[in-house]
Amino acid sequence: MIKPINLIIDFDSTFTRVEALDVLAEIVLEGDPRQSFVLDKIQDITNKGMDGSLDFRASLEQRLDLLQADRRDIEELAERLKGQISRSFLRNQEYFKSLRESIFIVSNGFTDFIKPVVAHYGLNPDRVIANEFIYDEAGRIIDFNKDNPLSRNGGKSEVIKQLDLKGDVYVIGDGANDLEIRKAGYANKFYLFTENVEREKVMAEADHIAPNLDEILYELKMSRSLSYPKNRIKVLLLEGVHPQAVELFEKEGYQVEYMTSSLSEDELCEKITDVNVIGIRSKTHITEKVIKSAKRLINVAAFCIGTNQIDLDACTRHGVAVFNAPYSNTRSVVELAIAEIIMLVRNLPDKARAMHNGKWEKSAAGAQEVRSKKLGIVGYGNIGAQLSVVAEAMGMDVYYYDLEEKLALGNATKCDSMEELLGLVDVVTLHVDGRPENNNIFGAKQFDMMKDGAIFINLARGKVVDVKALRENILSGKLKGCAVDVFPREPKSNDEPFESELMGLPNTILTPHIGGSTAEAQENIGSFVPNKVIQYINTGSTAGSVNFPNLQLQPVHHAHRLLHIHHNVPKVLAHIDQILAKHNINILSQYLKTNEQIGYVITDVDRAYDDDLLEELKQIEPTIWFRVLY
Ligand SMILES: NC(=O)C1=CN([C@@H]2O[C@H](COP(=O)(O)OP(=O)(O)OC[C@H]3O[C@@H](n4cnc5c(N)ncnc54)[C@H](O)[C@@H]3O)[C@@H](O)[C@H]2O)C=CC1
Ligand SMILES: O=C(O)CCC(=O)C(=O)O
Repeated sequence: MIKPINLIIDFDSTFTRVEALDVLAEIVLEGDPRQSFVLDKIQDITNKGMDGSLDFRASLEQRLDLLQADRRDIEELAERLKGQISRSFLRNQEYFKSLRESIFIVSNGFTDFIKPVVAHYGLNPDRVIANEFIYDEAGRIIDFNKDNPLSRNGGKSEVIKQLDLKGDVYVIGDGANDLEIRKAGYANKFYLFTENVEREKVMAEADHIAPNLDEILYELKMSRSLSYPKNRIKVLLLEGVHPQAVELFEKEGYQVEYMTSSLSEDELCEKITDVNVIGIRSKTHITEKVIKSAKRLINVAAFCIGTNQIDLDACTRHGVAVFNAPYSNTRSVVELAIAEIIMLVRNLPDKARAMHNGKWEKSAAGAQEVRSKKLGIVGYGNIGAQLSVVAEAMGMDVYYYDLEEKLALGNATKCDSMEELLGLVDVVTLHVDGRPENNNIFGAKQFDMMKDGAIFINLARGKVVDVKALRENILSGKLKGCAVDVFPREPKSNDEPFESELMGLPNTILTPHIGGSTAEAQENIGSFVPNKVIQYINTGSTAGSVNFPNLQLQPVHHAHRLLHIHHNVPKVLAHIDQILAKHNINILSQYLKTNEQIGYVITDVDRAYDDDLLEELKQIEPTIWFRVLY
């Protein structure tokens, strides 16, 4: 036989977000010049009463003396408290109504305002146990019932003892008076509820610290509005992503660990085992081994454009959705490219170095304008195309080559091959992506094809270029200069030394992969990527994912959303629907989208599901991952 469960729930700062007597003070003292002084005093007395450092009855007497309230104030208080019910209680309201006969609200507050609030929420007001005010004929509060055990210290345990409850008893509250029930031996567990306040003194002795009600229901294996409490979602952010990301994830209630460097594959395998979301930039490699070590991973968040550092195929096969920030640093890379073109055409790196060495080299030799020079862009994607427009505005003559058919912007000229472009232009700049096929696409042969005295820029990926060949072409004077921002081997953090064959070469600008490192770009990325991840976790929406079929969805209310990710084979949708029909579950809406590897089905259903249904859905043969949102 299943044992009955009794939930004993505190009212102030647990069921509601606030302390009722603080709100009463605001009502009574509205417009009174002493308001803030009296409010501070009341809050101080409340806290002392709650953490156990002041006798409870004394704290009650002192507060009521200060307040001088009447019956109308109490009615107004109840109205205001109806709008102050704790968020996670509101989220779980429907389920809690079904538990009404298992719940007692036990409070050192007053039935006069607690009962209307509890009834408004849908619980049974007869199961409220609390203090009672005594009024005079004019309706003024003159005292409280001193015979009520809840008006003194230890009152809550006395009340629970008298109830003589059958089955398990769980206490949910924020103060020492709730803990006392457990200490007196009348409860199986005390859950310290910290959604509204955190009382340090009580923390050490609580059985479980619960930042919200979902956490408690999850722990008790009871039904809840969120299949997985948000406070259990672990986010690991590497490579010093913008602090905005930490703020956004923490605001959602996730646990965030922040690191400024990247991690090696082995370090990451160890660290990632229980992580749900990993945030990286370009240096951290998410390999299949890493994905396999990550038992709970749902998202890779790339705080950058390039995703070549991520094994997208492995992520897809393991049901991990990857999001990046496709446009957020485009402009920054374009501006760096423009700056470098001008600097190199004017031979500025050498001129500046000479000045630092005390040499005054005033001469026009080797210095030119960029106006009317020919710029060759390899890779006419977001960056390449934007660079084309800005360079043309400076009077450059733009040529481009892309693997794919790309329409020319402005007066740019399309080339049919990279070779054709190389022989035509004065400046070659690479903006291809980092797919493996692009490794070493630029080497001795391609440098040979360039015009003598041309300039070379790589802001794309280090492995695209044969660095040794670049060095030889600079030293031989075939190239006038170069700018390189990306390297085949880059330090993991700013504490590691940098080494490259390009160091010390003439008219050579070396930068530490900072093409996208501007305040504007990082701030954009810092909010764009977390918002994508949060949207996916909250609604299942995959809009903008680089490896999942893209589905844009709104949250649903009064329904349950089931997410099913499976290998893309026929008949999975039919199988899902058969199982739902067998369990008499009505489908409110359903979406399916596939790509070559996977299918993604989102089903909104109108009825509470049970564990058997979930198990059957998980057992569908090609299932990669099954998740219930709410
Ligand atoms: N240095 C830095 O800090 C940054 C570097 N990047 C790099 O720049 C790359 C490009 O960025 P977006 O323009 O936003 O990407 P994108 O995907 O919009 O454009 C890449 C273009 O290159 C073309 N392409 C690929 N391989 C090619 C080849 N072998 N020959 C000719 N065309 C080829 C593609 O068809 C595509 O049009 C990123 O993938 C990333 O690796 C991006 C941002 C910052
Ligand atoms: O800023 C970064 O760490 C990486 C920039 C980059 O290469 C990209 O966005 O692809």
